[in-house]
Amino acid sequence: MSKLSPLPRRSSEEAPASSLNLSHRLRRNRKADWARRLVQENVLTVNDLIWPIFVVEGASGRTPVASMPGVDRLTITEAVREAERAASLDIPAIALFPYTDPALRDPTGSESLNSRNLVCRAAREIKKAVPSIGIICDVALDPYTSHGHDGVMDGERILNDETVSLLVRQAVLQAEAGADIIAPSDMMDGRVAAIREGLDAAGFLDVQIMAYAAKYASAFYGPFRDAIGTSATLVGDKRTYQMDPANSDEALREVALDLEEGADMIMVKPGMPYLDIVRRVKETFAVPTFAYQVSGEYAMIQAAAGNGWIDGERAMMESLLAFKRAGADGILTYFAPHVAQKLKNRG
Ligand SMILES: NCc1[nH]cc(CCC(=O)O)c1CC(=O)O
Ligand SMILES: [Mg+2]
Repeated sequence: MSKLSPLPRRSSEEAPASSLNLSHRLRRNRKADWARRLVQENVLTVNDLIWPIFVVEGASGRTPVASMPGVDRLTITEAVREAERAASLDIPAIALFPYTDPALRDPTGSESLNSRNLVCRAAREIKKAVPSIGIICDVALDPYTSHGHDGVMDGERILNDETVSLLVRQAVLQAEAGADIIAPSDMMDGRVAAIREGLDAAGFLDVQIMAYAAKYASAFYGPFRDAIGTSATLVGDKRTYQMDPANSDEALREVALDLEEGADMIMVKPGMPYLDIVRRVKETFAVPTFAYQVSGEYAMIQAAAGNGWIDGERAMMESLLAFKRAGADGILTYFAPHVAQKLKNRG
Protein backbone atom coordinates (compact mmCIF):
# COMPACT_ATOMS: atom_id res chain seq x y z
CA MET A 1 0.00 0.00 0.00
CA SER A 2 1.36 3.34 -0.94
CA LYS A 3 1.71 5.94 1.74
CA LEU A 4 -0.79 8.74 1.60
CA SER A 5 0.86 11.88 0.40
CA PRO A 6 0.56 14.75 2.86
CA LEU A 7 -2.37 17.09 2.31
CA PRO A 8 -1.46 20.41 0.75
CA ARG A 9 -1.08 23.13 3.34
CA ARG A 10 -0.84 26.83 3.09
CA SER A 11 2.77 27.73 3.58
CA SER A 12 3.58 29.28 6.89
CA GLU A 13 4.40 32.64 5.38
CA GLU A 14 0.82 32.80 4.00
CA ALA A 15 -0.76 32.34 7.43
CA PRO A 16 -1.63 35.57 9.19
CA ALA A 17 1.05 36.47 11.69
CA SER A 18 -1.15 36.73 14.75
CA SER A 19 -3.85 34.11 14.15
CA LEU A 20 -5.71 32.93 17.22
CA ASN A 21 -5.74 29.24 17.85
CA LEU A 22 -9.51 28.80 17.38
CA SER A 23 -11.10 25.43 16.71
CA HIS A 24 -14.43 27.06 15.86
CA ARG A 25 -14.83 29.94 13.47
CA LEU A 26 -18.54 30.43 12.86
CA ARG A 27 -17.73 33.09 10.30
CA ARG A 28 -16.56 30.37 7.89
CA ASN A 29 -20.19 29.51 7.12
CA ARG A 30 -20.91 33.15 6.35
CA LYS A 31 -18.00 33.81 4.02
CA ALA A 32 -19.97 34.02 0.77
CA ASP A 33 -23.52 34.25 -0.45
CA TRP A 34 -23.57 30.61 -1.56
CA ALA A 35 -22.29 29.48 1.84
CA ARG A 36 -24.87 31.52 3.68
CA ARG A 37 -27.65 30.14 1.50
CA LEU A 38 -26.44 26.62 2.17
CA VAL A 39 -26.78 26.89 5.95
CA GLN A 40 -29.93 29.01 6.00
CA GLU A 41 -32.40 27.57 8.51
CA ASN A 42 -35.61 29.40 7.67
CA VAL A 43 -37.11 30.66 4.48
CA LEU A 44 -40.02 32.89 3.61
CA THR A 45 -42.16 31.79 0.68
CA VAL A 46 -45.33 33.07 -0.91
CA ASN A 47 -47.17 30.18 0.77
CA ASP A 48 -46.64 31.95 4.09
CA LEU A 49 -48.64 35.02 3.17
CA ILE A 50 -52.18 36.14 3.93
CA TRP A 51 -53.16 39.54 2.59
CA PRO A 52 -55.61 41.67 4.63
CA ILE A 53 -57.72 43.93 2.41
CA PHE A 54 -60.06 46.80 3.34
CA VAL A 55 -63.28 47.11 1.38
CA VAL A 56 -65.53 50.12 1.08
CA GLU A 57 -68.84 50.93 -0.62
CA GLY A 58 -68.71 52.66 -3.98
CA ALA A 59 -68.77 52.22 -7.71
CA SER A 60 -65.05 52.29 -8.34
CA GLY A 61 -61.75 53.51 -7.07
CA ARG A 62 -59.58 53.37 -3.99
CA THR A 63 -59.09 55.69 -1.04
CA PRO A 64 -55.74 55.81 0.72
CA VAL A 65 -55.51 55.11 4.45
CA ALA A 66 -53.33 57.99 5.66
CA SER A 67 -51.77 56.09 8.57
CA MET A 68 -50.93 53.09 6.37
CA PRO A 69 -48.88 54.40 3.43
CA GLY A 70 -49.37 52.08 0.46
CA VAL A 71 -52.69 50.68 1.71
CA ASP A 72 -56.03 51.72 0.22
CA ARG A 73 -59.65 50.99 0.94
CA LEU A 74 -61.00 49.20 -2.12
CA THR A 75 -64.43 49.10 -3.65
CA ILE A 76 -65.70 45.62 -4.43
CA THR A 77 -64.75 45.99 -8.10
CA GLU A 78 -61.25 46.97 -7.10
CA ALA A 79 -61.07 44.21 -4.46
CA VAL A 80 -61.93 41.62 -7.12
CA ARG A 81 -59.13 42.99 -9.28
CA GLU A 82 -56.70 42.77 -6.36
CA ALA A 83 -57.86 39.24 -5.56
CA GLU A 84 -57.03 38.33 -9.15
CA ARG A 85 -53.60 39.88 -8.73
CA ALA A 86 -53.11 38.00 -5.44
CA ALA A 87 -54.06 34.72 -7.13
CA SER A 88 -51.68 35.37 -10.00
CA LEU A 89 -48.94 35.97 -7.44
CA ASP A 90 -49.88 32.64 -5.76
CA ILE A 91 -50.83 34.28 -2.46
CA PRO A 92 -52.90 31.52 -0.82
CA ALA A 93 -55.51 33.66 0.92
CA ILE A 94 -56.86 37.14 1.49
CA ALA A 95 -58.65 38.48 4.58
CA LEU A 96 -61.51 40.93 4.13
CA PHE A 97 -62.27 43.87 6.43
CA PRO A 98 -65.16 46.23 5.75
CA TYR A 99 -65.35 49.97 6.26
CA THR A 100 -69.05 50.19 7.11
CA ASP A 101 -70.97 53.33 6.25
CA PRO A 102 -71.30 55.13 9.63
CA ALA A 103 -75.03 55.53 8.99
CA LEU A 104 -75.36 51.72 9.14
CA ARG A 105 -73.61 51.37 12.51
CA ASP A 106 -75.71 50.88 15.62
CA PRO A 107 -75.22 49.69 19.22
CA THR A 108 -75.82 46.02 18.37
CA GLY A 109 -73.96 45.96 15.07
CA SER A 110 -77.08 44.79 13.27
CA GLU A 111 -75.52 45.34 9.84
CA SER A 112 -73.33 42.32 10.61
CA LEU A 113 -76.45 40.19 10.20
CA ASN A 114 -77.35 41.58 6.81
CA SER A 115 -76.58 38.88 4.25
CA ARG A 116 -76.12 41.64 1.65
CA ASN A 117 -73.68 43.68 3.72
CA LEU A 118 -70.44 44.93 2.23
CA VAL A 119 -68.20 42.08 3.31
CA CYS A 120 -70.70 39.39 2.21
CA ARG A 121 -71.07 40.98 -1.21
CA ALA A 122 -67.30 41.31 -1.54
CA ALA A 123 -66.80 37.65 -0.59
CA ARG A 124 -69.45 36.57 -3.09
CA GLU A 125 -67.95 38.57 -5.94
CA ILE A 126 -64.40 37.46 -5.20
CA LYS A 127 -65.42 33.80 -4.88
CA LYS A 128 -67.16 34.01 -8.23
CA ALA A 129 -64.31 35.75 -10.04
CA VAL A 130 -61.34 34.10 -8.32
CA PRO A 131 -62.42 30.68 -7.03
CA SER A 132 -58.84 29.55 -6.46
CA ILE A 133 -58.01 31.98 -3.66
CA GLY A 134 -58.88 31.37 0.00
CA ILE A 135 -61.21 33.94 1.53
CA ILE A 136 -60.96 34.74 5.21
CA CYS A 137 -63.66 36.75 6.94
CA ASP A 138 -63.19 38.34 10.34
CA VAL A 139 -65.91 37.66 12.87
CA ALA A 140 -66.45 40.47 15.39
CA LEU A 141 -68.92 43.31 15.68
CA ASP A 142 -66.54 46.28 15.69
CA PRO A 143 -66.95 47.30 12.01
CA TYR A 144 -70.70 47.51 12.64
CA THR A 145 -71.15 48.97 16.12
CA SER A 146 -71.61 52.69 16.76
CA HIS A 147 -69.31 52.39 19.82
CA GLY A 148 -66.56 50.46 17.98
CA HIS A 149 -66.51 47.50 20.37
CA ASP A 150 -66.37 43.89 19.24
CA GLY A 151 -69.48 42.99 21.21
CA VAL A 152 -72.78 44.35 22.41
CA MET A 153 -72.78 46.48 25.54
CA ASP A 154 -74.78 46.90 28.68
CA GLY A 155 -73.65 50.26 30.02
CA GLU A 156 -69.87 49.95 30.15
CA ARG A 157 -69.83 46.14 29.98
CA ILE A 158 -69.27 44.08 26.86
CA LEU A 159 -71.68 41.18 27.08
CA ASN A 160 -70.08 37.83 26.32
CA ASP A 161 -72.83 35.30 25.73
CA GLU A 162 -75.21 37.69 23.96
CA THR A 163 -72.36 38.67 21.65
CA VAL A 164 -71.48 35.04 20.91
CA SER A 165 -74.96 34.28 19.62
CA LEU A 166 -74.66 37.20 17.17
CA LEU A 167 -71.19 36.10 16.10
CA VAL A 168 -72.50 32.64 15.22
CA ARG A 169 -75.10 34.16 12.90
CA GLN A 170 -72.49 36.51 11.41
CA ALA A 171 -70.16 33.56 10.76
CA VAL A 172 -72.86 31.49 9.04
CA LEU A 173 -73.78 34.41 6.77
CA GLN A 174 -70.14 34.87 5.82
CA ALA A 175 -69.81 31.16 5.06
CA GLU A 176 -72.92 31.36 2.87
CA ALA A 177 -71.31 34.28 1.06
CA GLY A 178 -68.24 32.22 0.26
CA ALA A 179 -65.83 32.58 3.16
CA ASP A 180 -63.50 29.59 3.31
CA ILE A 181 -62.09 30.45 6.70
CA ILE A 182 -63.93 32.13 9.55
CA ALA A 183 -61.60 34.13 11.77
CA PRO A 184 -63.16 35.18 15.07
CA SER A 185 -61.21 38.22 16.31
CA ASP A 186 -63.60 39.25 19.07
CA MET A 187 -62.02 37.45 22.07
CA MET A 188 -65.36 36.48 23.60
CA ASP A 189 -65.18 33.26 25.63
CA GLY A 190 -66.71 30.19 24.03
CA ARG A 191 -67.19 31.64 20.58
CA VAL A 192 -65.17 29.03 18.73
CA ALA A 193 -67.32 26.14 19.96
CA ALA A 194 -70.50 28.07 19.24
CA ILE A 195 -69.36 29.06 15.75
CA ARG A 196 -68.26 25.49 14.96
CA GLU A 197 -71.63 24.20 16.01
CA GLY A 198 -73.42 26.89 14.00
CA LEU A 199 -71.37 26.22 10.87
CA ASP A 200 -71.88 22.48 11.12
CA ALA A 201 -75.61 22.85 11.68
CA ALA A 202 -75.80 24.99 8.55
CA GLY A 203 -73.90 22.37 6.57
CA PHE A 204 -70.54 24.18 6.41
CA LEU A 205 -68.53 21.22 7.63
CA ASP A 206 -65.48 22.21 5.59
CA VAL A 207 -65.33 25.86 6.52
CA GLN A 208 -62.24 26.28 8.67
CA ILE A 209 -61.87 28.35 11.81
CA MET A 210 -58.74 30.41 12.32
CA ALA A 211 -59.10 31.66 15.87
CA TYR A 212 -57.52 34.90 16.95
CA ALA A 213 -56.72 32.95 20.11
CA ALA A 214 -54.09 35.13 21.74
CA LYS A 215 -55.11 38.63 20.83
CA TYR A 216 -53.70 41.39 22.98
CA ALA A 217 -55.15 44.78 23.90
CA SER A 218 -52.58 46.57 21.80
CA ALA A 219 -51.67 50.10 20.80
CA PHE A 220 -50.56 48.71 17.45
CA TYR A 221 -54.10 48.46 16.05
CA GLY A 222 -54.47 52.23 15.66
CA PRO A 223 -54.08 52.51 11.87
CA PHE A 224 -56.45 49.56 11.31
CA ARG A 225 -59.10 51.43 13.28
CA ASP A 226 -58.51 54.41 10.99
CA ALA A 227 -58.97 52.12 8.00
CA ILE A 228 -62.30 50.68 9.17
CA GLY A 229 -63.41 53.96 10.72
CA THR A 230 -63.58 53.01 14.39
CA SER A 231 -60.76 55.17 15.81
CA ALA A 232 -62.97 58.20 16.19
CA THR A 233 -65.93 56.34 17.66
CA LEU A 234 -64.32 53.76 19.94
CA VAL A 235 -65.52 54.32 23.48
CA GLY A 236 -62.86 53.40 26.06
CA ASP A 237 -60.59 50.45 25.30
CA LYS A 238 -60.79 46.69 24.76
CA ARG A 239 -58.97 45.54 27.89
CA THR A 240 -61.90 43.60 29.34
CA TYR A 241 -61.75 41.13 26.47
CA GLN A 242 -58.39 41.42 24.71
CA MET A 243 -55.35 40.13 26.61
CA ASP A 244 -52.98 42.01 28.88
CA PRO A 245 -49.62 42.50 27.08
CA ALA A 246 -47.93 41.45 30.32
CA ASN A 247 -49.16 37.87 30.02
CA SER A 248 -47.77 34.80 28.35
CA ASP A 249 -49.06 31.70 30.23
CA GLU A 250 -52.55 33.06 29.68
CA ALA A 251 -51.98 32.89 25.93
CA LEU A 252 -51.45 29.15 26.23
CA ARG A 253 -54.75 28.77 28.07
CA GLU A 254 -56.53 30.79 25.39
CA VAL A 255 -55.03 28.66 22.64
CA ALA A 256 -55.76 25.40 24.49
CA LEU A 257 -59.41 26.33 24.83
CA ASP A 258 -59.81 27.41 21.20
CA LEU A 259 -58.24 24.16 20.03
CA GLU A 260 -60.49 22.15 22.32
CA GLU A 261 -63.47 24.06 20.96
CA GLY A 262 -62.56 23.11 17.41
CA ALA A 263 -60.24 25.76 15.98
CA ASP A 264 -58.36 24.44 12.94
CA MET A 265 -55.67 27.10 13.13
CA ILE A 266 -54.75 29.64 15.69
CA MET A 267 -53.38 33.15 15.52
CA VAL A 268 -51.25 35.36 17.71
CA LYS A 269 -51.72 39.09 17.41
CA PRO A 270 -49.93 41.55 17.20
CA GLY A 271 -46.88 39.97 15.62
CA MET A 272 -43.44 41.44 16.03
CA PRO A 273 -43.68 42.38 19.73
CA TYR A 274 -45.18 38.93 20.48
CA LEU A 275 -42.82 36.50 18.77
CA ASP A 276 -42.17 34.87 22.14
CA ILE A 277 -45.86 33.94 22.23
CA VAL A 278 -45.70 32.50 18.71
CA ARG A 279 -42.75 30.36 19.77
CA ARG A 280 -44.40 29.11 22.97
CA VAL A 281 -47.66 28.33 21.21
CA LYS A 282 -45.99 26.46 18.38
CA GLU A 283 -43.81 24.45 20.74
CA THR A 284 -46.63 23.66 23.12
CA PHE A 285 -49.37 22.71 20.67
CA ALA A 286 -47.69 21.91 17.34
CA VAL A 287 -50.71 23.12 15.38
CA PRO A 288 -50.96 25.51 12.42
CA THR A 289 -49.96 28.80 14.00
CA PHE A 290 -50.31 32.20 12.38
CA ALA A 291 -49.25 35.67 13.37
CA TYR A 292 -50.70 39.00 12.38
CA GLN A 293 -48.20 41.71 11.55
CA VAL A 294 -50.73 44.37 12.42
CA SER A 295 -51.37 47.82 11.04
CA GLY A 296 -49.17 49.65 13.56
CA GLU A 297 -46.21 47.41 12.78
CA TYR A 298 -46.72 48.04 9.08
CA ALA A 299 -47.07 51.78 9.70
CA MET A 300 -43.85 51.94 11.73
CA ILE A 301 -41.81 50.30 9.00
CA GLN A 302 -43.40 52.42 6.28
CA ALA A 303 -43.01 55.65 8.22
CA ALA A 304 -39.36 55.06 9.01
CA ALA A 305 -38.68 53.95 5.45
CA GLY A 306 -40.55 56.94 4.07
CA ASN A 307 -38.32 59.22 6.09
CA GLY A 308 -35.22 57.46 4.85
CA TRP A 309 -34.41 56.22 8.35
CA ILE A 310 -34.40 52.53 7.52
CA ASP A 311 -34.22 50.47 4.36
CA GLY A 312 -37.91 49.60 4.04
CA GLU A 313 -37.45 46.64 1.70
CA ARG A 314 -34.93 44.97 3.94
CA ALA A 315 -36.89 45.73 7.12
CA MET A 316 -39.98 44.20 5.51
CA MET A 317 -38.21 40.98 4.54
CA GLU A 318 -36.35 40.72 7.85
CA SER A 319 -39.51 41.22 9.88
CA LEU A 320 -41.36 38.50 7.95
CA LEU A 321 -38.49 36.04 8.15
CA ALA A 322 -38.48 36.62 11.92
CA PHE A 323 -42.02 35.25 12.08
CA LYS A 324 -40.85 32.07 10.37
CA ARG A 325 -37.92 31.77 12.75
CA ALA A 326 -40.31 32.11 15.69
CA GLY A 327 -42.27 29.15 14.34
CA ALA A 328 -45.18 30.78 12.50
CA ASP A 329 -46.68 28.80 9.64
CA GLY A 330 -47.95 31.96 8.02
CA ILE A 331 -48.26 35.70 8.45
CA LEU A 332 -51.10 38.11 7.84
CA THR A 333 -49.32 41.13 6.45
CA TYR A 334 -50.19 44.26 4.51
CA PHE A 335 -46.88 43.74 2.70
CA ALA A 336 -48.18 40.50 1.14
CA PRO A 337 -48.52 41.57 -2.53
CA HIS A 338 -45.26 43.48 -2.45
CA VAL A 339 -43.38 40.56 -0.92
CA ALA A 340 -45.02 38.05 -3.26
CA GLN A 341 -43.94 40.12 -6.25
CA LYS A 342 -40.43 40.38 -4.87
CA LEU A 343 -40.19 36.64 -4.27
CA LYS A 344 -41.51 35.98 -7.76
CA ASN A 345 -38.97 38.31 -9.36
CA ARG A 346 -36.21 36.43 -7.61
CA GLY A 347 -37.55 33.24 -9.17
N1 LIG B 1 -61.81 42.82 15.88
C1 LIG B 1 -61.29 43.72 15.03
C2 LIG B 1 -59.91 43.58 14.52
N2 LIG B 1 -59.54 42.62 13.63
C3 LIG B 1 -58.21 42.88 13.28
C4 LIG B 1 -57.77 43.99 14.01
C5 LIG B 1 -56.44 44.67 13.95
C6 LIG B 1 -55.63 44.47 12.72
C7 LIG B 1 -54.54 45.46 12.51
O1 LIG B 1 -54.26 46.32 13.38
O2 LIG B 1 -53.93 45.39 11.46
C8 LIG B 1 -58.82 44.41 14.82
C9 LIG B 1 -58.71 45.63 15.66
C10 LIG B 1 -59.18 45.63 17.03
O3 LIG B 1 -59.29 44.59 17.70
O4 LIG B 1 -59.47 46.73 17.49
MG1 LIG C 1 -60.54 32.87 24.13
